[in-house]
Amino acid sequence: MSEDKRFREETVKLEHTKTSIREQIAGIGPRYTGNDYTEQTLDAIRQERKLRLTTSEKEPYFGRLDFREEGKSEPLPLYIGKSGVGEENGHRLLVVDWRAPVSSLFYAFSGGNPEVAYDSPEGAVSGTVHLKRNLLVREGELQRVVDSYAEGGEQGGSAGDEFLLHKLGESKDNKLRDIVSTIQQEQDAIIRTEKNKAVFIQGVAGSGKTTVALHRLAYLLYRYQDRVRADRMMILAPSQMFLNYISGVLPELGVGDIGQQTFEDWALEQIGEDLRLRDPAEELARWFEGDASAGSRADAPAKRKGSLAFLAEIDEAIEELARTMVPEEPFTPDDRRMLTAEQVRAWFAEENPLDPIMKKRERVLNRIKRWMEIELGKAKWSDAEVRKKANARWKAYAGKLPLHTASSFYKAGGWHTDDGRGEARGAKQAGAASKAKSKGKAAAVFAREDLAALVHIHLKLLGPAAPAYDHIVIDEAQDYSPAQLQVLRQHQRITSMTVLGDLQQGIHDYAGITDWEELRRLFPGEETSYYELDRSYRSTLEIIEFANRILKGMGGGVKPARPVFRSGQPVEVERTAQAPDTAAIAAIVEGWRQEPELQSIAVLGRTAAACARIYSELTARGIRSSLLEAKHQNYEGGITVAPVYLSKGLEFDAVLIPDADAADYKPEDAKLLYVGCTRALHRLKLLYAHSPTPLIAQPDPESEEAAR
Ligand SMILES: Nc1ncnc2c1ncn2[C@@H]1O[C@H](COP(=O)(O)OP(=O)(O)OP(=O)(O)O)[C@@H](O)[C@H]1O
Repeated sequence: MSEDKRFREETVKLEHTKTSIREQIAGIGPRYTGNDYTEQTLDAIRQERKLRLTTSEKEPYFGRLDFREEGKSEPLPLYIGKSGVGEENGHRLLVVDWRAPVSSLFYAFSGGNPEVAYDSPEGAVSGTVHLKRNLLVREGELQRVVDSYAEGGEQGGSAGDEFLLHKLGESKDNKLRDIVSTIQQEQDAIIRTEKNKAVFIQGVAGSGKTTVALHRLAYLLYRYQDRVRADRMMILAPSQMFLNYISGVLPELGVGDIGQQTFEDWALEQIGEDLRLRDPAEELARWFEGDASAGSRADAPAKRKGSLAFLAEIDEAIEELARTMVPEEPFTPDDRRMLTAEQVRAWFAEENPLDPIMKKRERVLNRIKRWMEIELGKAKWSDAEVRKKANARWKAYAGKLPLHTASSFYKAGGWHTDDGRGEARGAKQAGAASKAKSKGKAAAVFAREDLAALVHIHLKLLGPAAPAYDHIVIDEAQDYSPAQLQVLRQHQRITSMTVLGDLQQGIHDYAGITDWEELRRLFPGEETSYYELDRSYRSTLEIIEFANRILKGMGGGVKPARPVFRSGQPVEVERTAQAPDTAAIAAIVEGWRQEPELQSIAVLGRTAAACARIYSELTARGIRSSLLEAKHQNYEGGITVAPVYLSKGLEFDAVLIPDADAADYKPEDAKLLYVGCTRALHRLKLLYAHSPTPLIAQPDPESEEAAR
C-alpha cells in the first residue's frame, strides 16, 4: 500500500474514532449539583470518564496491530492508545489500552516470524500478526504513519526504529515524558513482570530505568485493579528536584495519587519525632568538594550503619530491652499486697512477641493497674489516701520500665554521634528546634545514615506508622544501603518492589552498594527478578561512545552502553585560557541559546563554588539561568548551572562541562564525569585549561566497534 493511501485510510479511521468519542462526551450530559450522595458519586465517575475521553480525543492512539487469532478467519485491526475506549453501547473496543494483554504483542513483535502468542488471564492466545503500524496523532491531527511490519511487505525492522529515532530526536524541557508509543521489547518485559516480586533493574545511563519503573506502576494499577491501590504505592527518589522532574509521567498515563518522597522525608515521617538532619549541602560538599580519599569513602560511617550487621546489633539491644523490661522487684501498691516480678514477667510474655515493645509495656502496665483496682475494690478501700498512695506507687513502678522513642533508644545505645551541625526538617521540626534552643537545649542532629536504623527501631518499639505498601519503587537504588532496603521491606506484607539503578553511576559509594547482590540477598531467590538494560536511548551515538570511554577508566566489569543509531554532532573538547573560563562558557551558552532545538542547556561544574562563579558571569551578561543547589525543589528547564553531582537523573539537550581538567577529574572521579556527560541528549562539550583529565583519553576504535 502506498504511503498516501495509508495516510488516507488512517485519516478516515481517525475521524470516525474522534466522532464516536465526541458523541460519547456529548452523551454524558450536565453535571449533577444536588445533594444526593449516590448521584454525586455517579457524577464523579461520569466526570472522570469525560476527562479520559477528552484526552483521548486529542490523541486516541499511537499504534495499530492487525492480529488474526487462531481459529478466526480475518485479522482484527487493534488500535492501541493510552487508555481503552469502547464503542458507545457496543461490545467492540475502539481503542485498546496499552496495558491490556494483547497490546504486549505491539511491543514484543519486531518483525520476523509473524506466528505469535501472548498471555491473557484465560491462558495463552496464539495467532498471526498481519500489520504493525506506528501512528503519530497530535491535537487530533494525524501527522505520521509508519509501518514497521506489513505482511508480504519488505521486512527489515528499520521502520520501527525510524519512529523511535524521530521521538528521541525531539528536544526536552524540564519534565520527563511518557514513552507508551515507543516502549521497547526489553522494557516492556520489565513493565509487565508479575506483581509479587522484587524486580531489580541495572541499566546504563539513559536506558529508561526511571521511565520504565513509572510505566510499571501504571501497568500494575491496571492489571491488579482489585489488589493494588495508588495510595498504597510509593516512589522513592533521591531529591525533591528529581521528584518534581518525574512528576509529569504518571498523570500523563492517567495515574494519580501515588506518594513520591525522598527516603529521608519518608523515614522522618515514619519516626514521627522532631529530629534535625545534617545539612545535605554540607554533606555533599564533604564528599564531592573536599579531598575524600577512596579509603575514607569505603570506610565511611554510612557503610557500617547501612549494613545488616548494624541492624542485627540493634535487634540484640532491643531483645535485651524486652528481656530486662520488667524490674526485679515486685509491685506493692500497699504494704499488704504484692505482685511478684515473675507474675509481671509472665504477663509481659503473654503479649504477642511480635507486638511492638512499647505497646506491650503499655498493656502490661494497664493490666497491673486493673489488678490494682480489683484489689482495691476487694478490700473496699474507701480511703482516698490509700488510693492516692497506691496510684503513686504504680506510677513509680511504671517509671522503672524503660520508656523509649526511636531516637532515645538510639542515643542510649551509643550509636548516635552528634557533631552539632544540622538543619531542622519540616515546619514541625523547625518549631521544635527553636523551642529547644530557647530552652537552651538544641534538638539532637542526626545524619542520613542514622535514618534506616531509626525507622527499624521505631517499627520494633512502636509499630508501623503507615499501612503496608502494595508496591514500592526505589530509583537510584545503587545509593541505598542494605539496611535501607530492609526497613522498606518491613513495610510490605508481600514483597512487591521495583528497584532500579546503575552501579556505574554510583557516585555516593560512601553510602551505597558496589554489587546488586548486597541488596538481592535480602530476598529469597524466587522473590526476585534481575534485568539488565544496556541500550541507551537518551544520547546520540557520539555522546554515548565518548561516555563509554570514561567508563573504561573505572575498570572492573563495567558494561558500555549500546547506542541507538542516532547520530549527531561530534563531542567537542576545547582548551580555554583559565579554569573555569567564565567568558568562554557564557559565549558557548549564548551560541547554544540561539539554536531552537536546544531548549534545555546545562553547565555542569565540578564544585558548587565554580557554579556560583559561572552563574554570576551569565547573569552579568544578561543570560537568564538557574543555579541548582542541594536544597532546591524544582528544576526549571532553560539554562541551568549545577554541580555535576546534583545533575544525576536529569537530562538536557546540551551539556557543557566547563572544567574537565586533570586536577578536577582524577581517575577516581570517573563515575562523576560519566554522570555529567550522560546527561546530554544532543550536544556535549568539555573545556579544560591546563591538561585534560586522563578520563577522556583518545578513542579506542576496537572497543567502540564492540559496543555497537
Ligand atoms: N522506549 C523509549 N522510547 C522513547 N524514549 C525513551 C525510551 N526509553 C527511554 N527513553 C528516553 O530516554 C531518556 C532516558 O530515560 P530515563 O531518564 O528513564 O533513563 P534512566 O535509565 O533512568 O537514566 P539515568 O540512569 O541516566 O538517570 C528519557 O528522555 C526517556 O524519555
